Amino acid sequence: MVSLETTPALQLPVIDFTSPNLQPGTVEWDSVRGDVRRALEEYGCFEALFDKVPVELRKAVFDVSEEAFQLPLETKKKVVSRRKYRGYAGQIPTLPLFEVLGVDFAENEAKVNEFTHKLWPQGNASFSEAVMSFAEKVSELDLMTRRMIMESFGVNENYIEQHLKSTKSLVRMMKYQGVEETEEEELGMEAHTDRNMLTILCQNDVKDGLEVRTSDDKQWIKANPSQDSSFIVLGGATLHALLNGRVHSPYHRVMMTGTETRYSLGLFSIPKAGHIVSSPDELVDEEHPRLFKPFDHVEFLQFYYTEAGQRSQSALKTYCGMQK
Ligand SMILES: O=C(O)CCC(=O)C(=O)O
Ligand SMILES: [Fe+2]
Repeated sequence: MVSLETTPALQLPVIDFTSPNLQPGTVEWDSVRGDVRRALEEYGCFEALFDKVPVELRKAVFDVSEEAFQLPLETKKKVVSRRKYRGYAGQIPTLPLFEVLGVDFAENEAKVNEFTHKLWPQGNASFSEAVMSFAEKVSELDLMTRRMIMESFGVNENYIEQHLKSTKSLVRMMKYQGVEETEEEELGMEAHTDRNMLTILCQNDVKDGLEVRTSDDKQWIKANPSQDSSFIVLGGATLHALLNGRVHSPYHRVMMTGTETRYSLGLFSIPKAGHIVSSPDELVDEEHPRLFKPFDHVEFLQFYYTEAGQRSQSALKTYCGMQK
């Protein structure tokens, strides 16, 4: 007889950040902090319920992102960057469904306006404003998460303060063309780990697509947000290194199924150039020897794009791992 039993699909932990009293030192804070620690240790990822981004703002950013992707290719190419996925990228032979526009230094009005003016020489205030407000609001979740995970390991306040000031924000807008009805599933974005500190993602009405690999590498978890106020928070390789390997940085990918176009938005916190990423002493002891030499993130990225960096299973380990 065929067994009808199926293993229930794995789900990401869901963590509620909507308590009005979520301030350091409160009971609510300590409880969420424990959840964040467990989720980042086990999955390197969680779904956050976070209501500080008004529905209108979410809609406004998706609207301006659609507007930007509709510009002629010639115009979009004006913001092509040397760096992968900052500026414009698309028509990638291995990822034909995918296009991206990345606005670097999204907290800096002059830089955002400069980007906007390249796309719309006559200006487009709605675009700049939407990108900046989105970055500002979502950064609150990024900063809370990073403060919580560091506090949970007993890192001193001075280090935490310095650390939180050491990053800048990149807002990335992504578009994935829907697939033909005859196709079953197509790759939208290849499996990868992020190289930054923390990534916070949300998507439009097409909720499915993002998949996160379990830390034992055995399964893909569908990271479909359960609510409109949800964001998916992912630990990057730099957070993994900074916390001396104590949190996971998961592989993730996008698989496209339906015919509808999927848009997603990401806020990436990235160490500023010249800032040295070095694990705090509180995370290093006999049981947890230092795993990475202190490194400059910009120099690491330069290595990452070399042939050796691209070939490497863990570019960060090859670049600055203590044990080779
Ligand atoms: O579009 C998504 O949901 C995933 C994007 C992603 O993984 C990335 O930009 O690094
Ligand atoms: Fe990613």
